[in-house]
Amino acid sequence: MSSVHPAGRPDLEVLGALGIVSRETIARFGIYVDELFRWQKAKNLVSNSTLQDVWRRHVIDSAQLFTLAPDARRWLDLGSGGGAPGVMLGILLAEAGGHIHLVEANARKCAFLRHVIRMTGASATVHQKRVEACIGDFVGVTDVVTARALAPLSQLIDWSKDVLRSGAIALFPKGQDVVSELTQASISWSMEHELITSRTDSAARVVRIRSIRETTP
Ligand SMILES: C[S@@+](CC[C@H](N)C(=O)[O-])C[C@H]1O[C@@H](n2cnc3c(N)ncnc32)[C@H](O)[C@@H]1O
Repeated sequence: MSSVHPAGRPDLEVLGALGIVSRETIARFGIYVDELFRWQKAKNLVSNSTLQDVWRRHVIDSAQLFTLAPDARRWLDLGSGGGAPGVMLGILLAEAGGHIHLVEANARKCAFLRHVIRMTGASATVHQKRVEACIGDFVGVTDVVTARALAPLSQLIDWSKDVLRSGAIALFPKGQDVVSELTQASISWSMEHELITSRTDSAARVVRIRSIRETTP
């Protein structure tokens, strides 16, 4: 289990409400939190302001995505940064018997991701690449694509369009601008989608996209 540090302790009640009760999984989340704190000092991986509330802002915010597609086993996370949501999903997939691919362009962040995957036993592979250079590799072999704080919705859909057309769903966490991002995206895309209220922020939504169709030639 994670040692006690400024991030506090895991909120077992919220994790339990998400169906996450495995002591081993929660211990692995704790290792992630400890390593994030350790690396953050030198590598500046995430915004410092999020660290005091790291369990809610990073761990639980990420883990909630798993509960939205619990049967999916082949995941892809774009712009993985400091590991949210990709590493937490990889920890959950280690127990569920699945795998996640993490695409991240920044070498320093990729080094952290590889380290923390080793430390936690997350079922995940890091690709130090730009999304636009490698997204084609994941067409037809992906059940769910995720991306948090990477780009506006229209850009995320444009990047992942072939993955979505090949049968994947998308889970894109979004903040207060979600409605305007949807309006912008709907100029080019007709989407079967729903907005799910975030378990960590009542103003935030997870956009779950089941299918897309181009509206412009
Ligand atoms: C704001 S951070 C978000 C990180 C993480 N998903 C989170 O929510 O904490 C965006 C990340 O995407 C990466 N990134 C931006 N554009 C990218 C691209 N075209 N291909 C791959 N990674 C990219 C950046 O290096 C950065 O780590």
